[in-house]
Amino acid sequence: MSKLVFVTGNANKLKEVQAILSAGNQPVEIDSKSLDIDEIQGSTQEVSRAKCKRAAELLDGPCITEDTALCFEALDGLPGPYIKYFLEKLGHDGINKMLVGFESKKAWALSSEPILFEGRTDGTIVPARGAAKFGWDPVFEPNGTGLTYAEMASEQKNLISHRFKALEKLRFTPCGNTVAVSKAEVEYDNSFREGARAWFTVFRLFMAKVALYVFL
Ligand SMILES: O=c1[nH]c(=O)c2ncn([C@@H]3O[C@H](COP(=O)(O)OP(=O)(O)OP(=O)(O)O)[C@@H](O)[C@H]3O)c2[nH]1
Ligand SMILES: [Mg+2]
Repeated sequence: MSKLVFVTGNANKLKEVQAILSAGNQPVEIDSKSLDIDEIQGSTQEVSRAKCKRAAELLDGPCITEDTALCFEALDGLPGPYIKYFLEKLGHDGINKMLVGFESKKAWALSSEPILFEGRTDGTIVPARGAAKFGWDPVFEPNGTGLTYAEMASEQKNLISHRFKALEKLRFTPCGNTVAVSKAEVEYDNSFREGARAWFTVFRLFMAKVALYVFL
């Protein structure tokens, strides 16, 4: 059976996805492919779907991609999928400064992959703590942990992270060429303001190169 191909240019993501999927009762093996894919402007879901579709076209086969958003409650969900560029320009301190003057520092990290699997972890934006090895890990403190992602051992982060939650859904999803539309998106819309979140969208190309989005 062929392995699932995960397309990403981000070594940290790849490491976490491999660690999460290779663990547990039903390990999933993945191959990785680093491709430079232009990301469109749009909502996290739109960015994620377009990224996966493009990756599948470039590979000429099935693959998964992930798009991550870090959303601030005070900014009505922004920066969302644009967090990468905010982080590059502003750094951790700048991200904290963006929320000066706002009462709410709440945020959610959201990860999307085509099939769309969503994992959400709520937390708070805090001054940076922990090693600055991966993006905004030092400024995101998941609720109830007292630690930022960056202060956690990778095993701890990988048990509570937005990415873990989305990949757990992927792990237990049977592959098949059926399109299922479920209430996941509705739940997402309804809960959009509640916290930080990450989506994974997994895009699969099925028989006859027909591209199907499967929302689970
Ligand atoms: O501290 C972090 N903890 C995480 O758990 C995490 N997951 C993603 N990110 C960062 O958020 C932006 C999303 O951009 P993104 O989803 O387009 O990723 P990317 O462009 O780096 O890779 P890819 O698109 O090739 O997969 C990028 O700056 C990523 O580095 C994280 N930062
Ligand atoms: Mg990207």
